[in-house]
This record gives sequence, C-alpha cells and structure tokens, in this order.
Amino acid sequence: MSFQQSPEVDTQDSNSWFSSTNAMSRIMGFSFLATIIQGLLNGQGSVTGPHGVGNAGVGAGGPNSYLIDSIRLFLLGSIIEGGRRFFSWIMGRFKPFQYSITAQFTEGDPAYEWIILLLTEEQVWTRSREFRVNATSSLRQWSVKLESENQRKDGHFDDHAEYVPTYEEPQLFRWNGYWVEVRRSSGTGRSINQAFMPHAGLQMMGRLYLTIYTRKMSALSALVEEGRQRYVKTSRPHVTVHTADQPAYGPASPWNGAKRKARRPLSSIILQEGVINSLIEDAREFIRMEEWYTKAGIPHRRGYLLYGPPGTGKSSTIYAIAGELGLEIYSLSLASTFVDDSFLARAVSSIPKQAIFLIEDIDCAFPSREELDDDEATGLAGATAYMAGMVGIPARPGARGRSAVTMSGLLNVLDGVGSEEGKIFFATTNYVDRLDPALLRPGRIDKKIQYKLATRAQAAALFLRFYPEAFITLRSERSSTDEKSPHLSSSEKEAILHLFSKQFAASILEHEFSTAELQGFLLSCKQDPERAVEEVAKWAWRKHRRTSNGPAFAAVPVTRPIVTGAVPIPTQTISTIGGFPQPAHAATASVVSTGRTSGPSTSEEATAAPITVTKPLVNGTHIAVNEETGNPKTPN
Ligand SMILES: Nc1ncnc2c1ncn2[C@@H]1O[C@H](COP(=O)(O)OP(=O)(O)OP(=O)(O)O)[C@@H](O)[C@H]1O
Repeated sequence: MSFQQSPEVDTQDSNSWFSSTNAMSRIMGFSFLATIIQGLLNGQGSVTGPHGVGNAGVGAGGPNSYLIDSIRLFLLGSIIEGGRRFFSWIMGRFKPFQYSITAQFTEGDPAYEWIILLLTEEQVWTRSREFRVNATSSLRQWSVKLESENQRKDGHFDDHAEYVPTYEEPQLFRWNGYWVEVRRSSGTGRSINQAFMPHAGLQMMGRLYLTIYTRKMSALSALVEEGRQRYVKTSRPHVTVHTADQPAYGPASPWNGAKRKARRPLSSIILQEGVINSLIEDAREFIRMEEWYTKAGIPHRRGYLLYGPPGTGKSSTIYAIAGELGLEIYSLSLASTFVDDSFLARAVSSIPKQAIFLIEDIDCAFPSREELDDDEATGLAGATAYMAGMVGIPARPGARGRSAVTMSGLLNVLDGVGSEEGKIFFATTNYVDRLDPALLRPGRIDKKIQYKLATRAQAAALFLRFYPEAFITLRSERSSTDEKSPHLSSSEKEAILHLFSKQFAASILEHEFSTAELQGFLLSCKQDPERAVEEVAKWAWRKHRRTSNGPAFAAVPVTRPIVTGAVPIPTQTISTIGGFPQPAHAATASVVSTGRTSGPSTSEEATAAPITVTKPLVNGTHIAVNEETGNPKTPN
C-alpha cells in the first residue's frame, strides 16, 4: 500500500507522457472556454472556434490577426492551466490546506485483499451494473450477493454462481463518518513486458485508489486495520492457499492465484500419538517467541521437512496446522518451468509476515545422484529439462521434470533476509535420501518428521472417523421391523463400531497400505461399515497381489462383523485361498452383547478378537505372523 496526502488526486503518474497530453488538452479546453466568454462579452450568440470568433468579435483583419487571436487564446489557456497547477502545488505543500488522503493498493499485496473485502462488505459495489459471472469454485473471489429469484425461504441464496463487479467507475461511500471515494483500475491490459514476451500471458495486476476526505491521517490506518480484522474473521473457516501459476514481471506479484480450502480439524489427521500436537506446539512457540529470536540474534524462521511415502498425510498435516494457527499458505512448485532463482527470491520476499511457505515434493526440483552421474556422462550436467528440450535432447526415460532453480538459489532464499520475518517453511518429499545434506542442516530444516504407511491403530482410527455413530444406521437397525427388537443407544452403537474398527484393522497388515489407500477403500463402502469389514480382506489381498506381482499371501482367515444378543448379526468367517474368498471352517471372533440389560461392550473386549494371519514363504509353506505388528511369530 502507498499513500499521499493532497487536495487533488491524480491517479496517473504526473510525470508520464500521458500526463503531458492531459495538460495540453486542458490548455486547449481553457482556450476554448475563454473564446466562448469573449464571444458572449461581445454579444455574439454562437461561437464556431477561434477563427469564427476572430471574424465576429475580435475585429476583422487579415490572416495575421487570426494567428494573433489564436496565440492570445492559447496563452490565456496556458496561464489558467498553469495557475491551476500552481494552486494544487501550494495546497499540496501546506498541510493546513490538505483535506484528503489517497492510498494506493496493488493486487497481490495482502492489504489489497483486506480493502476489497471491506468494500464488498460495505456493499460499495452493489450499484454496479457490470459483472463478471463465474461458476462458484475454490478460487477466491470477492463477489457480491445479488438478489435472486432463487432466494430460499431461510433468506439464503443458492450459491452456484459468483458475481464479481467490474467496477471501473469511481464510487463514493460513507465509512465511520468519512466520505471515501474508491477507484479501481483492473489492469487487464498487456504490460510492457508482454510486448517483449508475448507468451507471458496477461498480467492482471489491478490497482485500487482510495481517497478519504479528511485531514486525519489516523483515518487511513483505522480503515486498513478494520479491513484486516474483517479479513482475518472471514478467512477463519478457510485456509487460503496462494500459488504462483504463471510468470510475473515488473511490479506484478508472483503470487497470482489464491484458493480457499475448508479448514481441516486437527482431529481428522490420523498420525501416531502426539506427532501433530508436538508440531503445533513447536510452531506456536516459534510465533510467540519473535522477540526472543530478535534479542538472541537468531533469524526468526523455522523449517520443517515432512517425508515419507505418498498418501500418508504430509500435505494434510500442513493444511491442518495452517488452519489451526490461522496462517496462510504460499505454495510454490519448483518444477514449474518459469520458476528460476530470481523468481523464487521475489516470491519468498513478497510473502507477508507469519505465513507458511510450502514447497511440495522438493526432491523433484533437483537431480538424484544417479541422474547427475548420467548427466556427467552425456555432458548435460547443470542443464535443466527445459534447456535440454530447447536444444532438442530427448528426455531420458523416467527422468523427472527438472527445475530451473539451483540448489544454491534455494539455499540463499532459505537463509536470506526475506525469510526471516516469522516465516515457517514446510517442505515435503517422498524421497528424503535424494535431498542434499546442505538443505537439511538446522537453520534451514529444524525438524524432520517421518511419515509411514498406516499402522493397524491408524486403520482403526480412520474407520471410526468414516463411520461416526451419529450418522450411521447399522444393518441390524435397518432390518429390524420387529417391535420387540430394541433400538440401539448411541453408546451401544459406538461399542459396535469400535468392535468393527478392530476387526477392520486386523484384516490388513501393519505398514502395508497408505492412509490414502485405506481412505479410498472406505469411500467405496460409504455408510456401510459392515460391508467395509466384510470386504477389506479381499480388497487388501487383491491390492497386495497387484503390487507384489504374485500370490504373496495365500490364506487370510478374516472375521466378519459379529454381534450377538439382542441385535444379532450372522456370524461368518471367510478365508482367502488361492486368491478367492472361501467359506471358513471356524468362526474366530469375540462376541459382544449389545442387549440393553447387559450393557455395551468395551473396546478392550473387542481387541480380544483372535485373528490369524499367515504369510507364505518362498518354498510354498506358510508362516504365522503377529497380528499386531505384522512380523513373523516366533515358534513356541
Ligand atoms: N494420516 C492421515 N490422516 C488422515 N487422512 C489422511 C492421512 N494420510 C492421508 N490421508 C488422506 O489421504 C489423502 C492424501 O493425503 P495427503 O495429500 O496429505 O498425502 P501426502 O503424504 O501429502 O501425499 P503425497 O506425498 O503424494 O503428496 C487426503 O485426502 C487425506 O485426507
């Protein structure tokens, strides 16, 4: 944001060529005005221009007299325009005459967002007659609500479309007792850079000019602060993710995309006990201790690396932390071809204080050691994929997209001045061993957190998250038409779901599937926990076979959901032999009474379910494995 205090606001750069043209047209205008006045004073009813006036009022003469008249009028216009400028200059120099403050906000800067939100909430734009209409999406828009025939009885609107005013005309409104004028330039024209770089895409950098008619400077800061507070309040249910989707040149902000994601509760992230809380505590303490960092002379920044297999919750953790701490995320992909060292430096320095800077899949940006060796051999060392493409060298099979960012560029940015302002740096990777040790040293990465494939405890927790007692109707409840058959109380249902979760978890091996894979399976059994328990073993076996390319585990006796007592569910066990589910010879499950009189079971009872899992050995025989850890059981 920049501001000026002046009696007159000139939103164009007054030193520009455009401004001189303006001055000339003003002079001509004043000259013409003087002609009219002169004509009127001489009693003429109509004026046709300097020459006409010359004929009518100034007196007859030859071509010389026309010229003299014209020069005289031009001089008169110049004197008036000069006087006007001098008056403005005087007013601008002497504070007592200053009666307005003008501030300029540039798109991409957070303050621009604050003011746009304030103006939208103040309904400044509702008189606009021109709108850009978009289908509602996760892209952030400050749209206005239009009265609609689809307005529902509860007063809400059907939010299928967003109406964004294309407000070019100045608008005047009252705010806190002040008159405020707002003008906006949409900045959709091609920037100068694009004349030279036609492939660069449109630079949509808009500007907003706000004039408050007051002498009090505090009015401007009060307005900006109110905008910020409203922004924080409005953004609370969401996490805003800023992205750099296209190149940015000149003063345009590198962060040219903003999306909103619903805030994710911490409880929805299923990790090993204490992991997420310790991360949150660490980040909170970091934000709180800004002063301590300054006094101790330690750069106020913190770096975290989350590493592990895909789909284990690395990104979800970062989004949940951002939501919990009310921070915005600035996410950059180093694999984008337009992101080079200088773009990266600009992008990082324009991230505001107390925000998260995120680089996902940071390993993708740099070549692995084997790739470097290959490059040495082919003479391609140091070249980016983009450069290789330009010189016509085909991409190596399996080669990863290579960034134009260099390791030293990245290290400079992480150590640099722009990264010291309370920024939290998060990086994720699936391959920690591909990262340069220089990147991992404390000060750049202060904490490393390893993510693993799901444990049985995580699988059970995921199951319970998918089937919350309040939203689930169990099969037995659905089929119960018998009046005598009691309905289940919520604690009874909870107990049954707990039992199912244990049975579900027992049907998979420890650390075999990612949480995302298990989530994918559970999504196929929405609202049907019994089906999830019944089918998980078959699903796990199929997936296992696909990934290991052969009949890796041949017999998995699996319990079916079993509940006896007032609400019986058929007791079944299946085993998979040769890949297909077979009827079992014996039911292996604990029995839980759900009758009202005997009370619900406890989860401890549920954990007693005897589950046998066997794994084949290479010679075709099978070995029993510990059902908790998935490791082979030692023979007694
Ligand atoms: N530990 C977890 N707890 C809850 N949900 C999870 C967990 N892990 C994965 N998921 C779910 O799986 C999906 C993918 O998760 P996410 O993107 O966080 O994984 P990731 O580890 O970042 O994967 P990648 O390395 O491929 O980026 C999300 O929908 C998320 O809800």
